[in-house]
Formats: sequence, structure tokens, C-alpha cells
Amino acid sequence: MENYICCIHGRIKAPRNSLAPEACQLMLCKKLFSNHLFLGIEDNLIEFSEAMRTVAKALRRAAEGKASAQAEAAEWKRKFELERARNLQLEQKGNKICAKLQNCWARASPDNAMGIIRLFLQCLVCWDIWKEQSGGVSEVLPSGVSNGDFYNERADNSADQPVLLNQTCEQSEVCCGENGICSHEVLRDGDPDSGLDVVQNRFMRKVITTDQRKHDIVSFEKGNITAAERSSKQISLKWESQPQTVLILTKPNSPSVRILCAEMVRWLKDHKELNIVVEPRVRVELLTDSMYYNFVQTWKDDKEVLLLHEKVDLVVTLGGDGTVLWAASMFKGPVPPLVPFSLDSEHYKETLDSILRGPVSITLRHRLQCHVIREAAKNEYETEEPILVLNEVTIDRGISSFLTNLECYCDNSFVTCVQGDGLILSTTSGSTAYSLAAGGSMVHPQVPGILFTPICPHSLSFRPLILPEHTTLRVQVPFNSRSHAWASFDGKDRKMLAPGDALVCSMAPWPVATACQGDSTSDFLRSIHEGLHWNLRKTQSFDGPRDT
Ligand SMILES: NC(=O)c1ccc[n+]([C@@H]2O[C@H](COP(=O)([O-])OP(=O)(O)OC[C@H]3O[C@@H](n4cnc5c(N)ncnc54)[C@H](O)[C@@H]3O)[C@@H](O)[C@H]2O)c1
Ligand SMILES: Nc1ncnc2c1ncn2[C@@H]1O[C@H](COP(=O)(O)OP(=O)(O)OP(=O)(O)O)[C@@H](O)[C@H]1O
Repeated sequence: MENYICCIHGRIKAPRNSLAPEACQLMLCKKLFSNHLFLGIEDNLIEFSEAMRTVAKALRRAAEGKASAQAEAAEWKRKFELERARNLQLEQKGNKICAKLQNCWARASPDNAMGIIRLFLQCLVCWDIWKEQSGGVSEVLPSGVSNGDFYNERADNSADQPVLLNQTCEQSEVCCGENGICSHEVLRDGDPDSGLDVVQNRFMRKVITTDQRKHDIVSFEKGNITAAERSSKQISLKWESQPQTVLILTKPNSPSVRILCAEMVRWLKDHKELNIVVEPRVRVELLTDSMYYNFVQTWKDDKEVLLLHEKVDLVVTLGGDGTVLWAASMFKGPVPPLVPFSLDSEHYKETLDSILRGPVSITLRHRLQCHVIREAAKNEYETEEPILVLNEVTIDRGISSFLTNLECYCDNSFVTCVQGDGLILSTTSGSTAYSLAAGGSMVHPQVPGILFTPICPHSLSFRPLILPEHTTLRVQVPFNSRSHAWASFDGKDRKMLAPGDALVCSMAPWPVATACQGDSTSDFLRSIHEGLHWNLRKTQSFDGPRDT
């Protein structure tokens, strides 16, 4: 039977079988016009809908073009910033060397000849390394002294010398062995030419930002293509020099954490003679307990927080997963190795003792680097500061009750339009958190990849994806979106995304090395068993029907 809509007092009401507005209009036309006239209108409608389809196609192509241009601009900006930071570092190093040489010259006298020669040789080593880093000029070594002698000299003085960050890969092999990394490598900057790249090439085959860096060449010998090493090996960390400073971060408002913290600080000071740094709030709490804690250091402002990685050798967290996320969020670049302690840590002394001795089994956890790109920005370079997440970035509908509509691109190819409550882009470490609750898979943190998990998609066929770690993802709020979307980072720091705004997300160059209790696999399995009660089921009873 045909369905007609009725028009009462100028308002159109849908009959019992609800019809879409377009269908309602069509029915109305049918009722009002003769068959002949209607057929004409139908032709026009077909033509119109074809035209609309062509326009939609063109719009999508334009959006793809724009996505590609913006992603490329963001990559170039990042590259430019890394280059600038590197140049600045080199300039500072150069200035230091000049100052040392000047000092050397000023103090020259027959009485301190040996001291001066020693200082001069040290300067030459620095100079040599600096030159190599700043452009690979051929080596200038004083005659009769081999390169090895210089490094030996450096090693002899290692206790009172700062770590030379540009130690070569071969040297690291010597000091750390096959599957180890040195503590200084964890703390390196993400400069593509710096040591982190060495770590990543060796352990993760992490391919960084530019398209060029996204490609790896593998050899095909005897029918085998060798796989990336990183995911197949347990990584150990060795201390290059004994750790001297420990940062302790604690979950707030917890009396048991407060007691544990005070006890640990005392033990680390009395038995290990370490410098202790805590948050300003914690220092106040410790001093309220006793003036004994006066030696504990803290910081005054955010600028000092930004430089913490240069000062701290080890981070200890007292709390749960949220405290680990908090700790990671304090480091916008390199992160010192992190030791998470839960509140029931009775054996913290033994654990810390063994960690301070090293080597430490670690899980190298990737972070995602997220850029918000505003439609209203005057140019592509006007992006906001990147945000690093250890678990995930979520783009959802916030307080809006409308369906979110998010256009997703992967390396500039259109992936899909997410229509639902939102989307989670998660690291593998975060796979056991929000992404899991939204139906994503649980992934071992050492498996490289980015999880693409929808939240309540309004579709019968949307399944979560896991994408390779080298991809750049872009989530755009379409211009015709009915509402804003909201991005949140590890469950915090909500940012509104207006129509036209986008979030670009790729793997960050600075992972978080967390100390394992056993190794990364046994730790992962323990956490899903104990933390999530994974696959816990009453054991099947012995009696009952059997196969005959
Ligand atoms: N529906 C959900 O499951 C849901 C909703 C919002 C946020 N979250 C998660 O909460 C995280 C923030 O944690 P928080 O402690 O600051 O907030 P919170 O205090 O709200 O705790 C959230 C819970 O998630 C757990 N958790 C966090 N990271 C985890 C991980 N990697 N693996 C297993 N469990 C994990 C925490 O232990 C805690 O029980 C977000 O990154 C997000 O993953 C989950
Ligand atoms: N040092 C800190 N400063 C401010 N907030 C913090 C700090 N450490 C943890 N938090 C916040 O406190 C909350 C709870 O922390 P955490 O997850 O470590 O505790 P928890 O006992 O494991 O919690 P839950 O019972 O939810 O599992 C988190 O939201 C976290 O971001």
C-alpha cells in the first residue's frame, strides 16, 4: 500500500511508517502533481542527484588534497624544529669548546704544561666529535695519538665528564652488547641524526617522520627477508655511569603512598646516597612530617620541568597506571627510565637495588605525537604544541548528543568516516585501557603498531584496525559537521575541534622505557591476568558426559 504524508495546518506529519524527509517531499509532489508533470520532476531529480554526487566527489578529492598538504606541512615543520634544535645544540657545544680552548691558552705556563696538554687533548676530542656531528669534516688527530686513545682517555675521565651524546653506534655495541641499550640512549633527543635514531634503528626499525624515512630497504638473501629485530627481543638497559638522581612521582591524596614515599626517600638517601627530586606538593608533605627531608629537591616552574630529563637518571612512580601516565606526560621529549611501583610494593628495596646495579629488563613503550591543526590558523605552520600520549588520543562527541562524524586518513589515503561516539587512536601499551573497553584487541606493548578503534560506531560492519607504526593518521572534523568534536589525551586535557580542524597523529620519537619485574612478556601476561582477570572462568568439572 502506498504511504502518503499529510499536511495539517501547514505542518507535515509523518505517517506511522516514518519516512525520510526527502521521501516525504517526493510523496507530497506525487499527490499534488499529475503523473506527467511528476515524471518531469523525477528526471530533474535524477539529474540533480547525479550533479550532487559529482560535487561530493570533487569535495572529497579537495579534502584529500588538503589533508595531504597539511600533513606534509606538519612534517616539514617538525623536521625544521628538530634541525633547529640540533643546530642550537651544536652551536652551544662549539661555544663551550671555544671557551675551553681560550681557557687552555690563558693558563699556559711552563709549570702546568702536563695539565694544559691533557686539557688540550680533551678539547681536541670534543672538537673532533663536534666537527663530525656538524658536517662530517675529515678527522684531525694529533700525530701519534690514535682515535682509540682519545676514547680511552675519555673513559678514564668519565666520572667527572658529561656524557658525550654523540657516541657512535659501534661504541654502544661495545658497551651494551647485542640486545642492550645504554641509559644515555634512552635520554637522547629525537633528532634524526642523534643516538635515539641509533636505538630505534637497532631495536625498533622505527621509521621517523618524512616519507623518505618511512621506507626501509630489506635484503633478500637465500630466500629470507630478515624481520625487524625490535619486536622479537627482550631489551636490557645498562647504566653508563651509576645513577645519581632519582625523581619520585606519587599519586596524590593517598595516605599509603605518602608513607611509602617517605620511607623510600630515606632509604635511597641513607643507603644509596642518591639525590632525590619530588614534586613541590610532595616536598611540602615530607617537610611537614620531618625537617630531615630538607635535602629533597624540587622545581619552581614549568621551565625547570622541561629540563628535568637532563638532571634525572631514573623516575620512580608510586601509584597505579594513572601515575605512570602522569610521569610520561611530564617529559615532552626524552624520558629517563621509569620504575612503576604499586602501593603494595613490600620488596621495593630489593627491586631498586637490582635496578640501580643494572642491567634492567625494559619494555620500550611507544608514545603517539599528536598535533591539532586549526582550520582558522593563518598558515600551516601555526600549529599548537604537539602532545605526547602513552595510552591513547580519543576524539569523541564530548557533551554533544549528536553523532560524531570524523573523516580519517592514513598517510593521506582516505580510510573511513567514523559515525558514532568517536574514535580512539591507541598505542599498544594503551590497548589494555580505553581501546579495550571499546572492543579493540589487547596487544603486547612491544608489538609495533597504532590501534584504530571506533567508539560505538553506528554501523554493523565497523571492526577495529591495527595499523603499522610508521603511518601518519589524520582525523578531520568535516566542514559540514553538525557539531564540534573533542580530543583528549590519555584521558586528560580536552581540546575542542571545530569543523575543519584536524588532529594529526604519528609515532613519537621518544619512547618510555619501563623497568620490568620479569621480562616484558611475563609482565604483560601478569598485568592482563591480575589487572583485568583475562579469561577467568570456573574450571570445568571432572564428572559429566565424556567422549566414548
Ligand atoms: N571506558 C573506559 O574504559 C575508559 C574511559 C575513559 C578513560 N579510560 C582510560 O583511562 C586512562 C586514564 O587513566 P587514569 O588512571 O588517569 O584515569 P582513571 O583514574 O579514570 O582510571 C582509568 C582506569 O584505567 C586503567 N588504565 C589506565 N591505563 C591503562 C593501561 N594502559 N592498561 C590497563 N589499564 C589502564 C587505570 O588503572 C584505571 O583503572 C585513559 O588513558 C583511558 O585509557 C578508560
Ligand atoms: N603526581 C600526580 N599529580 C597529579 N595527578 C596524578 C599524579 N599521579 C596520578 N595522578 C592522577 O591520579 C589518578 C589516579 O592515579 P592512579 O591511576 O595512579 O591510581 P590508581 O590507584 O591506580 O587508580 P585506579 O583506582 O583508578 O586504578 C589519575 O587520574 C592520575 O592522572
